[in-house]
Amino acid sequence: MQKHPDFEFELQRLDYTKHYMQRLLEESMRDVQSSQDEIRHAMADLDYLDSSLSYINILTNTRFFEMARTQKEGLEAIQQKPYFARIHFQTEGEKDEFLYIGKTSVFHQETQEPIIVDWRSPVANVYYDGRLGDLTYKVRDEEISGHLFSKRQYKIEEGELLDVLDIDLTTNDELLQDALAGKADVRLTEIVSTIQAEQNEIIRANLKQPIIVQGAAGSGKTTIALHRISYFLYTMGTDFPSEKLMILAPSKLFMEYIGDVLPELGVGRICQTTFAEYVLDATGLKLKLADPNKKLELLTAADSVNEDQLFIARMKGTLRYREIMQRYVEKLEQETAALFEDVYIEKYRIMRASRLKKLFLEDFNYMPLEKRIERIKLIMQSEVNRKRKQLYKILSDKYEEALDKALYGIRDDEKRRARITRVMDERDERLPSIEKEGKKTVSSYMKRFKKFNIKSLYRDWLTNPQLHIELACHWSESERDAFFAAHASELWETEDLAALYYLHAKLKGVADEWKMRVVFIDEVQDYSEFQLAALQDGLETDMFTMVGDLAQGIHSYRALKSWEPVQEMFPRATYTTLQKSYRTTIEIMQLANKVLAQMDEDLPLVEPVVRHGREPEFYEMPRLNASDVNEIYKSILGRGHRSIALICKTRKEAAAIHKQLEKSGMPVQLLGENSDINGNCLLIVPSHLSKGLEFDAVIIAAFDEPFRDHPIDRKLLYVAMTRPMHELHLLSDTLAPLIKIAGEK
Ligand SMILES: Nc1ncnc2c1ncn2[C@@H]1O[C@H](COP(=O)(O)OP(=O)(O)OP(=O)(O)O)[C@@H](O)[C@H]1O
Repeated sequence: MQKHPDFEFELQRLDYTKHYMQRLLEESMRDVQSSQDEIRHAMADLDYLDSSLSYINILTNTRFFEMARTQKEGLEAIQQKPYFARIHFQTEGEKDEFLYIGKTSVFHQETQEPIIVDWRSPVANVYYDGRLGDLTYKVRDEEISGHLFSKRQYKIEEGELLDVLDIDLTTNDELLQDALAGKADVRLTEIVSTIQAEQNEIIRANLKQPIIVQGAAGSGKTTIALHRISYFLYTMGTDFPSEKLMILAPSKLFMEYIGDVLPELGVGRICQTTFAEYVLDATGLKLKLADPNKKLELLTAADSVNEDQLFIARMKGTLRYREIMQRYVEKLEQETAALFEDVYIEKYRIMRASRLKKLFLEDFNYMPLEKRIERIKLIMQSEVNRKRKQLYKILSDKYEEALDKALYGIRDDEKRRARITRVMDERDERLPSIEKEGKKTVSSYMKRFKKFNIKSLYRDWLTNPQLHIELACHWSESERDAFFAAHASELWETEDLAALYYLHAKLKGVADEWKMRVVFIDEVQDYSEFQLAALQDGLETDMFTMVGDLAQGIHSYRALKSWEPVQEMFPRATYTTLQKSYRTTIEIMQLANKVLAQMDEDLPLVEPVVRHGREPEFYEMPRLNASDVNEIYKSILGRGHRSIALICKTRKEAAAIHKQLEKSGMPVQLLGENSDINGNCLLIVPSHLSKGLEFDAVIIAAFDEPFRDHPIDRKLLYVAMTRPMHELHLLSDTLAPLIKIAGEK
């Protein structure tokens, strides 16, 4: 292979960079050491010296230590691959320069020249986005013009330069091809070196605005969401501390799967959770939730779907259900307002009920009900204090006057004494009692306002016919009957969480700790409208990045069917689509596209990035045969693949097959919601749990629980078929149903 003409030059440049980084690394190691020593000494001196000086010393050195450690870790992380690309760029009116782009920036200490430019910096946008020639990029709101002469990529492994590639419009992105041909390590990887222009646009889209992404399976939605978080913190980290960012993932398994990527991208403490876990944490409710996948399995297993169950599950996710909850809150608001009466100390009115009501219903109506009560309590407290003092003064003056009058106005000694004694007795009894009563006025007045019990309020709505008629008078008799029948016994389901969170937000308010300011949602197609609206209501922000794929909406019986309602809910949102799949080979995607074409959503077919592989293989067998599976598994391993999954439609079949294969001595692991993935065996995965995951090869097995010609089953099959990067094998007793929905010959 012929070397690039600049190879020697680039070799020297890499050498220079590595040496410089080594110098910085040694310096930061010395800094780490010296600050640690300083802290240790200051701690030892704490007893003898002026302690405040020692504390300052410790604080300064701790800060210094943190900085040195961050620098050291940053440098260590990029030692093996300091940069991956270079641009030759000239900013208008300035000298042209070569900028090397990597995962973090490194500057020359004396000259401040950039040795490596961070991929998230504004100028790096030119590499991802810019064609060659004249172009502009943005730094904050300012547009910078310039000229891009060339883009170059590097293959660097373990600190060694392997290849130099110039890219222009006609050449293929070789780094991308290399990256895609790689192995799925059952983990997502960072892709900073091969981010594509359409992905870059989403990563860098206006960070203060919501964005909705409809992206095909394997188009990089999850990857992009994670990179957008990294970009967000780099660009706006000072305004938005990472604790205020939240990523909502579809399952704990999935969180484990993305867990390694965020630290690699320099993202530290960010709240990673599922919607259910977030709601339970934020509301503090102790509920045992029914497994949502049970319902999915019920719906996919039964021949005829239970329409009542469907109606209820669907209804609970709609904005109409939110209206009902809103009416409920309004009713509670009115009931609370009716509790206000005039406030008295003794017979004196301190505050009028009408004023308190106005505060509650109008002035503070932007607040949750309990918060309004707290505010009113504060106002009442200061008003009562003020009026109590006034009253005390008026009454003491009155008694003084009465005493004066008695002293000087009554001639008769006997009468005068008697009068004075009476006035004094009355005064001595009344004034302290006013003090005493005044001090208790607020707390005893406030006793009428009880804290809301969200769980029992919601349970009341689920079971109380009177309340039901009041809040949802438009329901038909049969709908109402089905609703009560479904809630006869206490059962908490995922579908109830939006309502519970909404009630909590409106009645109690979301505590600061859980009031996230920026939200990233993966697999957003599985959210209902009410879930999104409730989050928006509770968090009082619309800074949401929402990525999903309607074709994978396996919960669409209760979740989104189109993006229009989300666009209406987030009017400031940008909507964008990703059609290219980076995961799957052309051969696999062509087959998956046939399933996609049969869906009701009318989604465009997915375009695989040009990468060929083996044709998907069909195997007909009367029942699952462990030795056949073993043979297929071994042949896949023989072709150099490591992460291999066997996907079944349901958990039940997955468990049965797992048992059978385990008995035959095969290395297998059954994946559950909370499993840690073991990369060294055949993973057995129910289709709904495979969503979002990726493997080198996938075997789909459908025996006892075949995929039916039904919208949910098509989606489950599509999800399973789009998990592999390289190979797909389909096993079934009669291939007819599989072939029918896969649209094969
Ligand atoms: N620009 C890119 N360069 C290299 N690899 C990429 C790029 N974009 C995506 N990929 C790879 O494609 C695969 C699919 O990405 P990802 O899982 O983020 O897609 P997704 O849209 O979330 O998929 P799904 O909807 O099927 O879960 C991953 O292996 C990812 O690393």
